[in-house]
Amino acid sequence: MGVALYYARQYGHSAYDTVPVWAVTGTLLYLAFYRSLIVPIYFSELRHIPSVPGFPLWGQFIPIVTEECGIPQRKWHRRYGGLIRYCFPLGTERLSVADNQGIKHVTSKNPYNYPKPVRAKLWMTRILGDGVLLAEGHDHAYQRKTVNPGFSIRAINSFMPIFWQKGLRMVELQHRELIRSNESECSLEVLEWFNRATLDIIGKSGFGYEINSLEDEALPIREAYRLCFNFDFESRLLHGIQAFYPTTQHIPSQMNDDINKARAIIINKATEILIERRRCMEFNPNAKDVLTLITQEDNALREKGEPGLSFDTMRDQIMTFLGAGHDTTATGAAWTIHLLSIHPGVQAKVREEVREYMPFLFDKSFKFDPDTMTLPDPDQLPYLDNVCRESLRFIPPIPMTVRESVEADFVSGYRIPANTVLYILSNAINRMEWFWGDDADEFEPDRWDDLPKTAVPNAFMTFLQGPRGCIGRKFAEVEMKILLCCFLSRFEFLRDRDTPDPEDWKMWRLVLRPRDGVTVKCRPVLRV
Ligand code: HEM
Repeated sequence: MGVALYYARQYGHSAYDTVPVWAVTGTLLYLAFYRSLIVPIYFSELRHIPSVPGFPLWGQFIPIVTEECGIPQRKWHRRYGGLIRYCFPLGTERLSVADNQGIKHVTSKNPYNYPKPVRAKLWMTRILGDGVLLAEGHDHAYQRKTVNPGFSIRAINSFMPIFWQKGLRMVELQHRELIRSNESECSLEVLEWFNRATLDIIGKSGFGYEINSLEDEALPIREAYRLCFNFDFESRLLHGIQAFYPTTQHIPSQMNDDINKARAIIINKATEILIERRRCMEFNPNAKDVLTLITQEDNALREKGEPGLSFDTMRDQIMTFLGAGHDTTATGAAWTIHLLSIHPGVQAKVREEVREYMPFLFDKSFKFDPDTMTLPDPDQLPYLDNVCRESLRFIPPIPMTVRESVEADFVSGYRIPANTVLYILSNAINRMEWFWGDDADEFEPDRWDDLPKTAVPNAFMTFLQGPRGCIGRKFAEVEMKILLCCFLSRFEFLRDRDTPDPEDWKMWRLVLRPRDGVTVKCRPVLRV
C-alpha cells in the first residue's frame, strides 16, 4: 500500500491509475504475510504436526538447498519425531515421513493415493521418458505387470554371465591403465568406470544391445547422461527452481540446452534399440533380455483383451531402464568402493571372502567364456552381502522421493488434506536411531548379522517399498556384487587424498553422487 501511495504521489497519478500497483502490492503482501505467517500458524490443517521453527518468509529453504539432500531432515526428525512439517518460501508446507507406521501407509497400504507430483515428474520425464517409473494409477499397475517378468529371479540368473563379462572387461581395461602409467600404483576414478560398465550391462541384458561404452568412453549416449549431471552453480540453481516452476525449462540457459541435447540423444538411442530389437525378435522370439520378456508378456496380455503398450510407451520403458538402471547401481558401487577405501580392514576381509569362494578370479591364467562357464552366485558371500547392504543404507544412491496426496487421509495419526506434499527421505530414514540403534551414523557391515528388532523393512528405504518400490532391486544387488567381486579381486585401494573427499561434495540430481567422482589409489592384487 505504501509503495502504491508513494508511486501515486511521486508521479502525480490519480488513485485509479495506481490500481495495477495496488494489485501487485496487495498480492505481494498477501503472499508475504498471510500465506507465510497467518495460514501455517492459525489455519493450516497441518498445523498440529510437529513443525520445524524458522523465519516465516522462507521457512527452511536455505538449509534444504545448501545442505546435502536429506541431512537437514535427518536432524529435524531426531529432534521432532517421525512425522514433521517444515516450510519452503511463502508458507509452502512440506511433510517428511520417517516412522514405520507412516512409511508403511504411504508406500504400501495406500500408495495410489500418493502419486509423484506432476511438477516433480516434468524434469524426470525429459530424461527418463514416461515409463513405469512415472506412470500412475491403473496405467502404472498395467505397466508394472507387463514389466515384471523381465526382473524375475530366473531372468536375473540368466543375465549373470553378462554382469561377469562386463565386470571383468572393466577391470581388464583399468588394469591396462595402471600398466600404462608405469607406476606401482595409479589413481582411478571409479564412478565413471562403473557408469560405463552398468550402461553396457543394461544395454545387453535389458535389450540385447551392445552399447560398448566400456570400449569407447566418448559415446554420445554416455555423454548425454554426463550432460544431465552438470553441477555448476547455474545448473544447480535452475534445477532447484524447476522443481517449483517447471516452465523455467524454457528459459534459454546452458542447463536447459544440455538437458534438451541429452534428451534428443537418449530418445534417438531408445528408438534405435526398439526398432532393432523388434527386428531381431522376428528371428529369435525367445531371446532372454528384459525387453523381449516384456514384449512376450505384453502380447500375452493383449490376447486376453488388455490394450497393450504402444511404440512410444515401449520406447519410454527403454529410456527408463537406461536411466534408472545404470546410474543408480554405478553410484552405489562407487560409494561402496569409497567406503572400503577408508575402511581397509573391511576391504581386506571382504576380499578374502571373494578369494575363498572364487579363487579363479585370483588366478592369472583364468579366462572367462560366457558361453561355456557358469560362475558362482555372488549371493553366496555373506560378508559381501553385509557390505553392500550397509553401503546402500549408509549412502542411498536415491536419497529421496516425493509424493502428493490425491485425497485427504490419515498419516501417522494426523489428518492430512488432499494435495499435501510429502517426502520420503531414505537419506534420513536409513540413519534413524529408532530403527538402527545408537550407531546408526556409523558404517558397520557386521550390524546385518545381528539387527535390532526395530530394524524393520521400512527402516531401509534405499529401494523404497510397496508396489512403487524398485523393480530392479534384485538386478541391481546382483550386478553391484559382481562388479565389486571383479574390482576387489584385481585391486587393493585407498582413498586418493590428493582429490576432494567424495563425502564433502555429494550432489543430488536423481542420484546422490560425489561431485568429483570417487578416486582411489590402486595397486594390483597379486595373482598366481
Ligand atoms: C542400487 C541401485 C538402485 C537403487 C538404489 C534404486 C532405487 C529405486 C528407488 C528408490 C525407486 C523408487 C523411486 C520413486 O518412486 O521415486 C526405484 C524405482 C525404480 N527402479 Fe530402481 N534402483 C536401483 C537400480 C535399478 C535398476 C538396475 C533398474 C532396472 C534395471 C531399476 C529400475 C527401476 C524402475 C523401473 C523403477 C520404477 C518402479 C515403479 O514405479 O513401479 N532400478 N528404484
